Amino acid sequence: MIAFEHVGKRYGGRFEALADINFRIERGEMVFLTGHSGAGKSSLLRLIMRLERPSRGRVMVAGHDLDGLHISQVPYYRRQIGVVFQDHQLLFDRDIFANVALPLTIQGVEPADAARRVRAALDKVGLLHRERALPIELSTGEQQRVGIARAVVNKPALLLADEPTGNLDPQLSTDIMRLLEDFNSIGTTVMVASHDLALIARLRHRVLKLGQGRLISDEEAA
Ligand SMILES: Nc1ncnc2c1ncn2[C@@H]1O[C@H](COP(=O)(O)OP(=O)(O)OP(=O)(O)O)[C@@H](O)[C@H]1O
Repeated sequence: MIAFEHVGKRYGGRFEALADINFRIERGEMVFLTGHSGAGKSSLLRLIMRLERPSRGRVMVAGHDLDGLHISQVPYYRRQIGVVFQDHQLLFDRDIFANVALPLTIQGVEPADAARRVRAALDKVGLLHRERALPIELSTGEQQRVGIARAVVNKPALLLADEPTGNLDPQLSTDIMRLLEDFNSIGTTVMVASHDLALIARLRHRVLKLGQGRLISDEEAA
């Protein structure tokens, strides 16, 4: 599903955020990406999303060599990827339904079809009964679940999460990770960047660890 071959990323032609990164993630895997602050986790996820391009090496995702992807193909490529952010990036002037519908609205999905898919996504994260609420009316954990519903509404083959539990207490963090595991169990490939080592240890998935921009370990689940 994902292959990095000798990938390096320099910013501003000088600073090396990632160096000689090599790994493969198979379809259907769930993998944690960890490492200290500034180790390069977000940079690696941005390469997969094709928000950045590597300075060296090759990034392959779902059969695409991202370097060969024409700019006009990038939006179609990104539809295969759902992204969950730490601060969830919800639109606070729109209700939960409209927030989750956003990717479908942008793609011009027919409203009745979109509504069915939004409700299915909200149901999966346990928030169907809150579809008319505004984000401000929800707790932080619920807001993050809306972020996850929005990320999966397109049924992406790949789900990326960048510190999805950064602002949550341990119980809510576990709940969010379990939800990501649920999507993994139905076949979605999941990659989660997190520095919550205690949580990562409890959940037993493969762990890629970055240090100073290098892949310093790649350990299968215990
Ligand atoms: N657009 C950019 N321009 C210049 N330097 C950048 C840019 N993005 C990231 N960096 C630098 O690259 C390094 C890796 O950053 P990155 O955000 O990938 O790390 P991270 O592991 O996600 O860190 P954190 O856990 O703090 O988010 C850092 O030193 C950062 O300052």
